[in-house]
Amino acid sequence: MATHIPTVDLSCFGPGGSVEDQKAAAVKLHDACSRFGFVNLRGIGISSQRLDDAFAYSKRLFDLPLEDKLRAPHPPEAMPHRGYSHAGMEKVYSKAERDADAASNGTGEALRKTEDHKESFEIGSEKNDFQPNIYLPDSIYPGFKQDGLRIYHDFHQAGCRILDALCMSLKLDPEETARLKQLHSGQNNQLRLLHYPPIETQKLKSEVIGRMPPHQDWSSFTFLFQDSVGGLELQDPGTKEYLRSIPEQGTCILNVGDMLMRYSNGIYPSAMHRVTLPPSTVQDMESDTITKGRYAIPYFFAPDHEALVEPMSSLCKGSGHLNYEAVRWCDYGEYMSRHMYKGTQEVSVEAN
Ligand SMILES: O=C(O)CCC(=O)C(=O)O
Ligand SMILES: [Fe+2]
Repeated sequence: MATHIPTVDLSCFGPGGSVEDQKAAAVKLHDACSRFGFVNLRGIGISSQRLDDAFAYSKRLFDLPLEDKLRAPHPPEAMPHRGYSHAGMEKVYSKAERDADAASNGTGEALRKTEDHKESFEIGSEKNDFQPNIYLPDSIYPGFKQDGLRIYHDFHQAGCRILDALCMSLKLDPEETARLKQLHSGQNNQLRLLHYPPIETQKLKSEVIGRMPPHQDWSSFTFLFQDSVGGLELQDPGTKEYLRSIPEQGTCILNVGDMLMRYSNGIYPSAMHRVTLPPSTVQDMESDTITKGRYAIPYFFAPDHEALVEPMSSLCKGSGHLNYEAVRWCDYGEYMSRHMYKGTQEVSVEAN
C-alpha cells in the first residue's frame, strides 16, 4: 500500500470562500477523482459537534436489543431501502458480479454465498414517495425521526457543497451545472448508519464471513465518515492495488459512484471499495482474536428517482462520443439491488 489518498479542503465552497481558492481546490479534486475515483475531503460544512451527535445517534440505535431494532424492520425485499437490516440480511455485490449472474439467468443465490456481517439503518427524505421512511417509535427511541432527519439534512447540505466543487472540477458550463443540481434535489439521497459487530478474526481472515466485499456504489457520489477502527479500502484503478482509508477526525472519504461516472462520461471512474480487516488486527493477528466492532456513516448523493442519467455533452467533445447510454436512476437501482435482500429473490423465483 504505497500511495496515500490525497486530501482536498472544500471550506472555500462555504460562506466567504474566494473563487480563486475554489478554483485551486477544484483542480486538486479533478486530479484525484480522475486518477482514483476517490479523495479525502475536509471542510464540507458539518461541524465536529454535529458529527459526534450523528455517531452517538447511531451507537444508541445499534446498542438497542434486537427486538427493539426490529420494530423498524427493513422489508424483506430491496425496496423501499429503508429501516433496520439485521446482520446478514443485506448482501452487497459488485456490478460485474450482478451482470455475470444475470447473464447466466441466475437467481442471485451465488451472489449471496458469503454473509456480510453488518447491521444497518437507512433513512431517506420525507419527500421521497417511492421510498417512504421506516422509523422506530418514540417509545423505543425518543426523537429518533427528528434527529435522523436533522442528520439527513446536515449531510444533504454538505453534499450540495461537494456537488458545487465537482461541477467546477469538471468545468461544466453554467447550464449543465444548473441541470445537474436540479437533478439532485435531495429527494433521493440515502443516509446509512452502519455497524459492523465484533467478530472472530479467523472468520474474517478466512473469508467464511465478510464485512463488505468489493463493490461500487451506484449513486452519483458517496461521502463517508468512519470511527477510528478502520478497514475501508479503495482500489487504485491504475495499479489495482487497494489503498487504506485512514480514519482522521473531521475528514471524510468521497467516492465516485456509477451515476457520476456516467455523467462525467467516464472521466471520473466509479470507485471499487471494500471493508476488510482493520490495520490493528492485520498487525497483530495472534492476539487480536476478536476484531473490533466498527461504525461508519455513508451518505449516498443520488439523482432524483426518475432522473435520466447521461454523459454531459461538454465532456464528450474531445472523444466525440458518449461512453455510456442514458439510464434512469430508478431502473439502474432496481437492477442492481434485485438480489440484495432475500425476499426479492424468492418473489422473482416464484414469478418465473
Ligand atoms: O463501511 C464502510 O466504510 C463502507 C460502506 C460502504 O461501502 C457502503 O455502504 O456502500
Ligand atoms: Fe459502498
